[in-house]
Amino acid sequence: MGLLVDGKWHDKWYDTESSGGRFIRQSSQFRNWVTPDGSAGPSGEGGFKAEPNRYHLYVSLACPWANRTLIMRKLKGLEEMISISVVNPLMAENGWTFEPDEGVIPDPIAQADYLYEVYTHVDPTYSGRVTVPVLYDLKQDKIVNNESSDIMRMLNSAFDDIGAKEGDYYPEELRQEIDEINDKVYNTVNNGVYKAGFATKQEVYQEEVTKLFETLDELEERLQDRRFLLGEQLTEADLRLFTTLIRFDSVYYGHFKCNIRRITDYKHLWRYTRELYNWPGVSDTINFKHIKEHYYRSHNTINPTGIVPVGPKLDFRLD
Ligand SMILES: N[C@@H](CCC(=O)N[C@@H](CS)C(=O)NCC(=O)O)C(=O)O
Repeated sequence: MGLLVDGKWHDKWYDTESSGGRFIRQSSQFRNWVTPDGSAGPSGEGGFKAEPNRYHLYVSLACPWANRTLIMRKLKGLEEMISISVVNPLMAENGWTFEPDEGVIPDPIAQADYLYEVYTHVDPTYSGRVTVPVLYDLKQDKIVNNESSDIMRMLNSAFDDIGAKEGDYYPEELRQEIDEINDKVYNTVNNGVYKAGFATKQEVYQEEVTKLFETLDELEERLQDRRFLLGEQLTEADLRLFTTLIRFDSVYYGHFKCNIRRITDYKHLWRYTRELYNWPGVSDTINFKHIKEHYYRSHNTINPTGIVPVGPKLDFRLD
């Protein structure tokens, strides 16, 4: 675990000392957009036209943020058009690596051993954390974007004229409601589990875990009479919530101490999780071995022995 400072790798755990025991996530730095005609998107610069075989996606199968982009790539049928690399689940002193192992797909660009080399390849003086997902432009040798919520949106629509599958997961008329849900789910659930899990002060942990379960209780109520968060239609808000829910009982409940209730204890949230897991293509993007190995083995301040628990046994079948 570490970060780049002026292009040099430093092995360093998150600093919670200076923030009163709180984990504060850094903002992503590459924020350009792939668009149908190469014009600039909502942020960053232009020059990234949607073309087949031009873009490459770096992911970890463990990571909930990367998982969102993989699901969108799958739902939009972009597997042939956008290639991927998969990092090793263990994130240790060199951060994410391409150390060969089951499910790892090496880096075709710089034949990198470490993901940070991909960052320094495009910016030799990069300073910041080296995160997945990363969307890479093979034509210009540039990182387009390393923010999962942006990448999801580009995959949702930028490739529509060149053969992406039908389906709009961020429809115009639902945007306001989707944005509101995303905001709450991001702060208290997606990032909430990390804020609870990485807290180094009791009161911070308690505060975060309380907020997390308040939102889960609200979502349970919301899903009482709705199939998905916005009703009958599957949207990006569901995909964003799902990648946290699917990891919850296996990792966040134990490893991050988010253990007031399990997802399986919630009637509607559990039905919803199973329904999304069984949505065509989604389960292909889920790898519990990578998920469990990553968290339990990489965070040695939380789990010093690195022992990976055997359970829980989950049954995702729909009744
Ligand atoms: N805001 C980013 C967050 C991505 C992120 O934090 N990914 C984690 C893996 S789950 C990572 O690569 N962490 C490495 C680090 O923080 O050094 C996004 O949504 O794309």
